[in-house]
Amino acid sequence: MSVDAKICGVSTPGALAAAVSSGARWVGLVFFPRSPRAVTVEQAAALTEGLGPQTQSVALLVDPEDALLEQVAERLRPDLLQLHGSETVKRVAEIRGRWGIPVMKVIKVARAEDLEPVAAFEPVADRLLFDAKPPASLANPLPGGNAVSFDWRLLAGRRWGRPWMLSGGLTLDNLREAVQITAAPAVDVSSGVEDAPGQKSPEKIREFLALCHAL
Ligand SMILES: O=C(O)c1ccccc1NCC(=O)[C@H](O)[C@H](O)COP(=O)(O)O
Repeated sequence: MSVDAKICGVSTPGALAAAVSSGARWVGLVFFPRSPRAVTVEQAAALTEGLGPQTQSVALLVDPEDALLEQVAERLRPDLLQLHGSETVKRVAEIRGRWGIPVMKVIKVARAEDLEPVAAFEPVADRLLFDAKPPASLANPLPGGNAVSFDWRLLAGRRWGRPWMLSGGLTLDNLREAVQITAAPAVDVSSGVEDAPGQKSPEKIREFLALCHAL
């Protein structure tokens, strides 16, 4: 078995090259100014210019306003929009309909109840991403990319009506267990392939992707 992987928070040509050459299915560009991984639309467009068909670009947005969506859609034209905020079902449907770009809605999980909204999002989202809910214990946490995992047993044996991926604190050391428990067909990683917040390690990216393909 092998799992598809998304390397999120790519902001340098070196990290992008490592992800692409090692078989990442997706690379994520973070459009959230407070993030140490943030890029501008222009930077993202330059970075992903030569991306071939094997690796798709994902624009990560948090409760985006129309003006930003317009810029991202026109200048970057990503393969997927990752909605990582508190977007409602109505807003997800609106974004998908207006910009005609597939949408991946993030479901932030800490407890079983956090999975209840999935049924409402399934009809309007093309994909789901299950990520850890930012812990209240962290001072000023980001909406994602906090290197925190959730209890993977909450997903064990569950089936979803849309393609999906798992994220939240995944590393080379816990990836196998996370996939065994959840049967995730795809995974998403950011902090786990960094040397420090925002500093992607090409070596860690290569190792992580090699394990994804060897599972
Ligand atoms: O990475 C960020 O800085 C970020 C900022 C705002 C919203 C989401 C963000 N990241 C999300 C991700 O990178 C991934 O989708 C996922 O949460 C995995 O993160 P990590 O736990 O760091 O592997």
